[in-house]
Amino acid sequence: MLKIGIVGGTGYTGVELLRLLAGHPQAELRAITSRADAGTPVSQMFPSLRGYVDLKFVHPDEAHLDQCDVVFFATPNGIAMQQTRALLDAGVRVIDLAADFRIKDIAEWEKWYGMTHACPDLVAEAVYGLPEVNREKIRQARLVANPGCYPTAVQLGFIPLLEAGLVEAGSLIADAKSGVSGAGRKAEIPTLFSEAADSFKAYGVAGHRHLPEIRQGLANVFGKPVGLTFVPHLTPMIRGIHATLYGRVRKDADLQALFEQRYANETFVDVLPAGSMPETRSVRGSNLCRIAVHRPQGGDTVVVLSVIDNLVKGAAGQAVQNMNIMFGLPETTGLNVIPLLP
Ligand SMILES: NC(=O)C1=CN([C@@H]2O[C@H](COP(=O)(O)OP(=O)(O)OC[C@H]3O[C@@H](n4cnc5c(N)ncnc54)[C@H](OP(=O)(O)O)[C@@H]3O)[C@@H](O)[C@H]2O)C=CC1
Ligand SMILES: CC(=O)N[C@@H](CCC(=O)OP(=O)(O)O)C(=O)O
Repeated sequence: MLKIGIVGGTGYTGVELLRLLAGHPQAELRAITSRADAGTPVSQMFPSLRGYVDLKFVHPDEAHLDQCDVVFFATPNGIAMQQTRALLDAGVRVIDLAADFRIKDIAEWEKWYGMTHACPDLVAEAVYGLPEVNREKIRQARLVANPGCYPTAVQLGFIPLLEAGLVEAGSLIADAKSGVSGAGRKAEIPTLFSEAADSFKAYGVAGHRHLPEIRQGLANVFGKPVGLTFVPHLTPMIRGIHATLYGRVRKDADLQALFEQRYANETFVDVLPAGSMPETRSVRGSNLCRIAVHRPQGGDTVVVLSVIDNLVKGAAGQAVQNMNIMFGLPETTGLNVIPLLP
């Protein structure tokens, strides 16, 4: 059994980790932290976990995280980088759901995240945890940087086209929409029901912190820098990301076959039949990314539709997938969740 610690158990990604790990046959939850709610039973705060998680939240200082096999950080940006070195030194493997270890260029990270990085050497060591690209490196990793939610949906949609050199890499467009749980559980005016419901808006058009992360990932698979316009939107649903991706096709090819072949062995990427238009609810609660590829009117624009649950494949589910790979478990362990309907 893997002894597991979660730092930040009261946020949406933390409780989603709890939901998935409570049903994971090889996971033994040891410690779940919260500073504000230390001492509160998990099932009191999250009644859906009653009977599944028999723990109380503990303060991080009393969590004995160094006795775990793996610690997940489901904390705001800038927390994991302060604690990871001590855990690694104690032989604990770390999976960070925040962005502390995602961007290799430290100056770029500091510019977008507005803080000084505490451990650039560990950024160099960290493996970017997108299994569909980095599976072999993840197996050996002590430290995994779990990808962001938008970056997961966007990268999985563009990767086949870039790897095959079939799209003009200088003018990619990602038009992405997220549910409000993407903003976390903390109270903020833009995600109040009366602000977000029955409305729809773009944000971060001038620049969003996921832009450098997506560019870095796409450049790695393409072998050269890419040009990307990324526009996120807030949409009045709770879970889900829908990314509509556009590119200019460079040469004729069977794009449907390309996508089907690229993801043929990927359990968590489902390439839909030609003509499909995936809905976010078709992946709700599951670790799936469902993708459809279109070439409207046979023209030179390729349109890829990519949907994920931001809290699962976009966060906690992908983190559990990475844990399974790191510890040599079947990748689907604990993740065979059928999407919720309706
Ligand atoms: N929501 C989403 O869809 C996605 C989120 N992420 C990332 O995952 C991380 C967590 O997100 P989310 O669950 O939404 O966040 P929340 O803001 O909802 O939760 C944050 C959690 O971290 C704890 N925490 C806050 N500050 C500290 C600290 N200094 N030390 C220890 N614990 C702390 C909080 O508990 P307490 O203050 O009581 O200690 C709380 O449990 C973020 O970095 C986010 O960017 C990634 C992908 C998708
Ligand atoms: C709807 C919404 O606000 N989404 C968040 C992104 C999700 C997130 O938490 O960012 P990471 O994936 O980097 O952790 C935002 O745009 O800031």
